[in-house]
Amino acid sequence: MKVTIVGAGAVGASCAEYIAIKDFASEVVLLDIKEGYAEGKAMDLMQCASLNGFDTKITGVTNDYSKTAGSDIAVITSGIPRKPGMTREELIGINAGIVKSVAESLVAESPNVILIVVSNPMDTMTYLAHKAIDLPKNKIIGMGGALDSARFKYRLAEALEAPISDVDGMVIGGHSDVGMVPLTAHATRNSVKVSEFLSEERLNQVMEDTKVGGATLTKLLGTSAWYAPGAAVSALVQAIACDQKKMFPCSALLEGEFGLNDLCIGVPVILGRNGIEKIVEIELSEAEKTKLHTSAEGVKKTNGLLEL
Ligand SMILES: NC(=O)c1ccc[n+]([C@@H]2O[C@H](COP(=O)([O-])OP(=O)(O)OC[C@H]3O[C@@H](n4cnc5c(N)ncnc54)[C@H](O)[C@@H]3O)[C@@H](O)[C@H]2O)c1
Ligand SMILES: O=C(O)C[C@H](O)C(=O)O
Repeated sequence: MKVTIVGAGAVGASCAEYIAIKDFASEVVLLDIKEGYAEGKAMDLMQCASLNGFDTKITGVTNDYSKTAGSDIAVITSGIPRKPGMTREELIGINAGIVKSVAESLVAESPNVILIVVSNPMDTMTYLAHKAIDLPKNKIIGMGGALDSARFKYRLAEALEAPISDVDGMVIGGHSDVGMVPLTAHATRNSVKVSEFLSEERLNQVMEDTKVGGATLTKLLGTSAWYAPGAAVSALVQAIACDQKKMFPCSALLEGEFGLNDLCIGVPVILGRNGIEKIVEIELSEAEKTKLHTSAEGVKKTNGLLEL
């Protein structure tokens, strides 16, 4: 199993580290445009191998796509992250050009690759990848909801004063400060609805804290987060590589599902060796449907800024 990660920055390197620690891939190639940077990150990570007990071979290359040839899965984390006070959507001007050229270069070397798009604004970058390259729709996946759901569970556990392993929940919708739809009515503690333990007011607070999860960290760190993003990407890569058939909210190209068309947005999907093996059309309340459709309008507005 060969995995390429383009962008050896904070998220790309974190993702490579988690993939290596889980030891399911034979090879991870890190590629960056900055001379020597991916080589340095790969060497540093390889020097963790004997300490952390993994055999995954990590190599780094400077912009040489021939070294990515035959990749089973490729992750795009290249592009700029936001600074405090910015929205993800403001990154489109620089990141669209980067994501398009990276996606084209990857597919030229690995025509059967499964692509995971991470660069922001992620839903729009995933849509751009669908437009720019000729891969079946199940093979282009945007990562956002897995991360947002992890943050949702963190906030739920905090409110419930419970261990995170007791908590389950999912965030669908666009990966943006306003567009996320945390499904509070579906969230549970050991299969009991969290609304049995938390007031509506507290649940609303959990929802709002979840939606600004990325912005909160960006303010604290001066740049956007990388540990949980890296862990979330590695979970998707593992689900595909190991054919786990796990359900995650991912940004998928919709063609009528949830009443939405011609955009990529976060919805529950089953991930396995073929990428998105199924879009799971869960039952949503009228209020949740309205939120999802409002979120979709926001994503479409950002998509409208693309030069397609
Ligand atoms: N979808 C999500 O949930 C999520 C989570 C975290 C970060 N992100 C996004 O991921 C992106 C990366 O974030 P980061 O913190 O790792 O940034 P970073 O600046 O640490 O790393 C980005 C790397 O991309 C490289 N790069 C730029 N142009 C390139 C090109 N054409 N080819 C190859 N490499 C190139 C840079 O040299 C840099 O090393 C940002 O757009 C950020 O907003 C998304
Ligand atoms: O917040 C960001 O800009 C990065 C990423 O999308 C995140 O949610 O951490």
